[in-house]
Amino acid sequence: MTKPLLELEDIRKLYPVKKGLIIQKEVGTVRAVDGVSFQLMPGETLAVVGESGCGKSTTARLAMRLIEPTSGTIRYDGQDITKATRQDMRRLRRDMQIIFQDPYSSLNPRMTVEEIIAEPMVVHNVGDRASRRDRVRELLRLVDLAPYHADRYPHEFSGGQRQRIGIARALSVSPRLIVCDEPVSALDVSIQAQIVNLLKDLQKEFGLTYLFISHGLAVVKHVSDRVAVMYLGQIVEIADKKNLYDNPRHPYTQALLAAAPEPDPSRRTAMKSLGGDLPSPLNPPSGCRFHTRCPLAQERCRSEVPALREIEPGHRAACHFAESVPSFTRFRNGEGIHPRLQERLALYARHKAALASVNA
Ligand SMILES: Nc1ncnc2c1ncn2[C@@H]1O[C@H](COP(=O)(O)OP(=O)(O)OP(=O)(O)O)[C@@H](O)[C@H]1O
Repeated sequence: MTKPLLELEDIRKLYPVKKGLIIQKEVGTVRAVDGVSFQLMPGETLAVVGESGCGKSTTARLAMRLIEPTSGTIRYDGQDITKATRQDMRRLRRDMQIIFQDPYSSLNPRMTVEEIIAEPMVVHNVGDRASRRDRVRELLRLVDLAPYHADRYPHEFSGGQRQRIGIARALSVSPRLIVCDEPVSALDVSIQAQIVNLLKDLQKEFGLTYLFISHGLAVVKHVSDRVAVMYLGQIVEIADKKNLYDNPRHPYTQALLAAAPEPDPSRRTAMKSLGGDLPSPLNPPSGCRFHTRCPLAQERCRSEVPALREIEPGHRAACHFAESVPSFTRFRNGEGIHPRLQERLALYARHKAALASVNA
């Protein structure tokens, strides 16, 4: 059996919040990432999706150990890298590269494109000056830019072209894993598809593995093999692409899907996107963290934390009612529940009452 290239096990990243001018006192903890686990297989694309502040970028940085986890284990190619030394990590980082969201701020304006793309090779001591020069031109061709672009500066390029330069830089040291941190969010919609297609072509050609961070499900539909949906620092649903889009089991995933623009008008739902603000990770709600915004929430959801459990092979969801949420259920303007779900909830309530009397 193939082993995962990257594995996160119960990873947490907590930030203490301090107050006070002279004597600082800890007044709380931001639970940026709170018990995240997943495996990423070689050649696979796992998308991590969620609203702003849900912990996607922190997860991406933890995966590469650009920041230290508070607890949990990170394995790369079977090796526990949670406590790897700086030197070990330096060596490993040649294998794992990152593409950033903002192609404007992630390229040094004082460097030529050649210097930018060659930088990881210089850092990791790959080749000599002449071979790096050739490699930069080869990489430019790979990302559909012209070799003469090597002597230019980032400001001479459009957003899409700059992102191509960022991709060439990531590819320069032949990594196996690339963390794509919202690589198309800052680009025009017309350009987004080109960059996504380029990433897919490169993956096919070089057998790359992607951890693809995005705030919307529409973007990752064509690039991902599996999708993990995050809410307030936790994964609430994870499944292969087909299951997640056709048969979402978590009300939050359904809400995200409904919020995503659907090009086919016959498939558009009447469901409105989620109301209410995202609660703070400083003081997350009790029980199911989503209960404050979930139109399906019941009493149990306020107190009992739902486990991320397997609903069907390879499909896990953290909702007490994941099995009974009909796949076509859509919240209608935030009111009312689908009649079938209502029936099942009533059944569950009867069972619960019966159980309570048996155990009384
Ligand atoms: N260094 C830090 N100190 C304190 N809190 C932090 C720090 N970094 C992130 N956070 C908090 O952790 C939470 C998750 O942040 P993160 O950037 O991972 O979210 P995100 O889903 O990537 O959001 P975005 O799409 O806006 O980048 C947020 O509430 C954020 O304010």
